Amino acid sequence: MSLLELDDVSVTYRIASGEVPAVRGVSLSLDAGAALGVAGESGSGKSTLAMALLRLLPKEARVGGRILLDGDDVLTMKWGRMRAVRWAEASIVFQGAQHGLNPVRKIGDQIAEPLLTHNLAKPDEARRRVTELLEQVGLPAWRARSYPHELSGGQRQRVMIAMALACSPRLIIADEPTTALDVMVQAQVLSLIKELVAEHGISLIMISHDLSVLADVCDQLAVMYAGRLVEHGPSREVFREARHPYSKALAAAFPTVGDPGSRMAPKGLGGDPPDPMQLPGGCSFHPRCPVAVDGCSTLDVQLWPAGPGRTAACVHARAEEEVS
Ligand SMILES: Nc1ncnc2c1ncn2[C@@H]1O[C@H](COP(=O)(O)OP(=O)(O)OP(=O)(O)O)[C@@H](O)[C@H]1O
Repeated sequence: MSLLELDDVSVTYRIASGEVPAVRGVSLSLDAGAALGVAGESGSGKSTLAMALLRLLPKEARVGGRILLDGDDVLTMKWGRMRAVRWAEASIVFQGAQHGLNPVRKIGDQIAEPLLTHNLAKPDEARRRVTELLEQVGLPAWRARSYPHELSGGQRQRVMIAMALACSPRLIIADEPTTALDVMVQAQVLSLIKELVAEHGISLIMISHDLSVLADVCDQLAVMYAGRLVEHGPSREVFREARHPYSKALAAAFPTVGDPGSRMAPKGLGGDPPDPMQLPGGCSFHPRCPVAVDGCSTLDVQLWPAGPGRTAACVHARAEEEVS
């Protein structure tokens, strides 16, 4: 059985001027020990989806569908159980999260906190575990006595990763974990995440707009556009030979795997993502699509098979698949 299964998940924010459909009918699954990358431009719904997984969305958000973690639906879980799931079974590392560390508390106390809060360790054991966790993320044990301002941005992000690992979760959700860091430090933190996931058999969902980073770290890639999944499949294949024109443009924007410094303008992709409150008819990507045909503005696009273990929501991908 999959560790995580998303079945037709939708998230709508209710705001004064109407409803914002941020995530629309996403279905995905993640096996234990596997790593899934979720890519897409700003506003495509990646963070909303990540927050929905642990019910961390603000109250104006309405979530539909099913999110099964080990067979248990997160969306209908009692709050007590939900609190235990957070940290202990699944934890999240946010974008720029290192800025969220408490400036007046020592690093070690902050790493120990989830262990103590969830009664997973006595104070002595928690101290030992902090030392172990600091070592795992490449920081010396004495750093437990430091305050956040004494660490660099990359070191603080390592602390956040140690916190996420503290309760030995089975799933880590990393939302743009390296965005706020400079290029060299990004590469170090990414290889740390890769190593930890492989060593401890933890499942990973990593979110980024950079397809090359995701292709390097993850086995599977899911590409989102305007709240929908538009392509899904083995990451290297999606990166090297995307079947959806939007994924192709994203891959062209970040052409080199493992080199977050190599950034180019998206090829053949002008304009901006649509306003979610005024989505175009048919395929939401058609106004920007370099290969759109007449039917794209009216057709009900779905994720169609696009090669072994692959799906893409594009008429061209479907046509190619039918020919082959
Ligand atoms: N609290 C909120 N109220 C209303 N709309 C929201 C709220 N949070 C997010 N949105 C909208 O939902 C859509 C998806 O946003 P989300 O932050 O999930 O995208 P994203 O792909 O993670 O973007 P980024 O990479 O910039 O974080 C956007 O149109 C955004 O404006």
